[in-house]
Amino acid sequence: MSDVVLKGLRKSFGALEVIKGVDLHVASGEFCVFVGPSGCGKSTLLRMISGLEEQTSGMIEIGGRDVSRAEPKDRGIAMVFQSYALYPHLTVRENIGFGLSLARRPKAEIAEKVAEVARVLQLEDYLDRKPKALSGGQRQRVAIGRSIIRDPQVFLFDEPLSNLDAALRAQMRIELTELHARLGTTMIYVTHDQVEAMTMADKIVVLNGGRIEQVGAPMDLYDNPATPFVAGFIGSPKMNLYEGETARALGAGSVYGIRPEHVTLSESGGLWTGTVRHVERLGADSIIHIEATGLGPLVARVEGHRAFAPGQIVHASPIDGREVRY
Ligand SMILES: Nc1ncnc2c1ncn2[C@@H]1O[C@H](COP(=O)(O)OP(=O)(O)OP(=O)(O)O)[C@@H](O)[C@H]1O
Repeated sequence: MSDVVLKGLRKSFGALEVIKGVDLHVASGEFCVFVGPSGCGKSTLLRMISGLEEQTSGMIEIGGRDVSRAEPKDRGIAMVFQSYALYPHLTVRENIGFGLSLARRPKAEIAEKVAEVARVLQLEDYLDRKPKALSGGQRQRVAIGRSIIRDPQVFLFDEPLSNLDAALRAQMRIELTELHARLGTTMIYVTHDQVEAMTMADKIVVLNGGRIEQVGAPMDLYDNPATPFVAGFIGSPKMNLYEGETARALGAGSVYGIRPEHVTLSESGGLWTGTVRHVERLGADSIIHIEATGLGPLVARVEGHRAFAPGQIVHASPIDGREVRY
């Protein structure tokens, strides 16, 4: 059992409170992603779980044990950062086994565990190479290997993919998800990238200004964002959001939202009329940027072969039941 439970967790740096009371239960074996804009406190929260940062108040339990004041090494966690920090003069085999060598484990045990980790991470062909002869993704896997070998109860990842290019990030997202499925270990993963959160998480925790905005499965957050902040943060391209008089005219108290994929465009007879300003062709679909009368900027996502051009007059309507109102 390796649940992670946070109770009333707070953190101040001097007079500045950056974590303002966080309560959270990450279930054993769950892949939990902390997501939010820069400065919302994701890394600070993760560092408190790891023990690298001490909380100002509140409690942290890992595997049913109160670790609030425990040393990082005594928490049963392993942390993987965005910089790989591999030892350049050691081979992959030596890098992966480094922690066990340091702990003076028997050579046969180290060899056996390194072989197992290399198999799980598909690094068997690279064991005798030095880090400089590896791709970015392979180096990141070695860094993960160094953590796995210690058999942690919980993995903590702090933006581990942010130094990789887009194609490699996409590949590593799949690899990490598969690794999680194979190991079944609790993982907590910090990112500012909502695509990473949506694609990898069992549970997403959206943070904003040191507080939790919403916790839920990816499609729960997508379908039922609890706040305008979550509505605007989850989903790409972003949800169209309108405030004030515009929102009230559309039956909302303060904020009305509709996702680009839930806006239909037609030649005539829509709720809104507008002029196409810009067309982004992505292939399978296109993102149409419209200036709509009485509404303002409106973004619609349509099938890629549909012909739209800047200057064209279009009629747009929200798909019934897919709107959000606050
Ligand atoms: N050691 C520190 N001393 C003072 N303020 C700090 C310290 N560490 C973090 N902060 C502040 O705490 C807030 C949260 O920082 P944190 O690094 O947790 O944010 P984040 O959500 O991880 O952001 P990013 O995505 O940019 O890494 C920020 O306003 C930051 O400036």
